[in-house]
Amino acid sequence: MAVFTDVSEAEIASFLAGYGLPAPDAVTGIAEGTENTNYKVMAGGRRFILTLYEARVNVADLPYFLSLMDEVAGAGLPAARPIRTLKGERLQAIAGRPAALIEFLPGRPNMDPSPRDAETAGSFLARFHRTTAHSSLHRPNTMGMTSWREMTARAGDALDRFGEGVRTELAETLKLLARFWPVGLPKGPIHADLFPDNLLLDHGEVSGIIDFYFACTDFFAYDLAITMNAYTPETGALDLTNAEAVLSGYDETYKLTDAERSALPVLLCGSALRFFLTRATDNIFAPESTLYTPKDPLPWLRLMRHHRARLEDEL
Ligand SMILES: Nc1ncnc2c1ncn2[C@@H]1O[C@H](COP(=O)(O)OP(=O)(O)O)[C@@H](O)[C@H]1O
Ligand SMILES: N[C@@H](CCOP(=O)(O)O)C(=O)O
Repeated sequence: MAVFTDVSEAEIASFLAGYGLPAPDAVTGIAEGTENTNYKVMAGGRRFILTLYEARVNVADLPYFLSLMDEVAGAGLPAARPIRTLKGERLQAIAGRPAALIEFLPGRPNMDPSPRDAETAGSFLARFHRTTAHSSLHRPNTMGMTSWREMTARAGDALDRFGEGVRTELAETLKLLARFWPVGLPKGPIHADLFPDNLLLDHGEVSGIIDFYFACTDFFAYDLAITMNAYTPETGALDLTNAEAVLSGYDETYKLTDAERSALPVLLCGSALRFFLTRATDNIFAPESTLYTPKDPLPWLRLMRHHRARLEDEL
């Protein structure tokens, strides 16, 4: 569920007035998502997404995310644009939370993507990078290696609930990653969370890229590694067909350099560890009362093990 904060229609009406919009015709809470509260709002014959930023988003980062969405949309890619108020502001407050009104994009995510959809995602990610490579926006990756060490230390022995010796295995993997993590690869603003649920498709074509709230400056090839892993089915026998398809779609559109290609095994291993850790710590620390069900970390542990073995074979 992703309505963490309830908002009344009267509050929404007064919020919309700031945009010169009439009172809403309909407001629906959106179940999908894990970080923020989202409502679908119909007003004046148009559809919008009203996002209330919840505790895990750092308010100081919001101008970066909103500017990146604006820049990517301005370059002609289907990124959701933040709407400006009559005073030209993108960030407002509602029900005590920072909030933005976002353009509603058509299409639906495909949660069971075919290799063809994975190739489309890879090709789209390459176009995204070709656009953001020109951006001067900057935000450090707060979900990088330092945070992986911090999350591992904070979770401590509780990590072993995902398997005997997992805590030690992570510590060893972190050492390996630190030793072989690349330097000097092409970098710029990356999405950093391009999973199937964050790409809207309409008749097989990308109609929207959403959820920029992990975006940051990092290696483009790291973003590619995230999406290769994210398109790998989480259930059934390990099947890397979609990951290969993401890579081939990307490489056809934005030729990888030799250095980027040779760094992929370590980047794939790092990205698998990153999503294992965030899901594992969500499971460990989720308050009992929460209505939100944390995602399963185990598929990402399996991916991390696979990529680590491949990395070790290459050493
Ligand atoms: N601009 C948009 N246009 C259409 N639907 C959207 C848009 N933004 C979000 N959504 C819908 O809201 C859901 C949750 O949004 P998301 O940004 O992923 O939330 P969270 O930040 O909580 O993960 C998406 O799965 C999608 O259904
Ligand atoms: N994509 C991440 C979690 C972030 O969730 P999102 O709903 O904001 O994309 C994962 O699957 O672990």
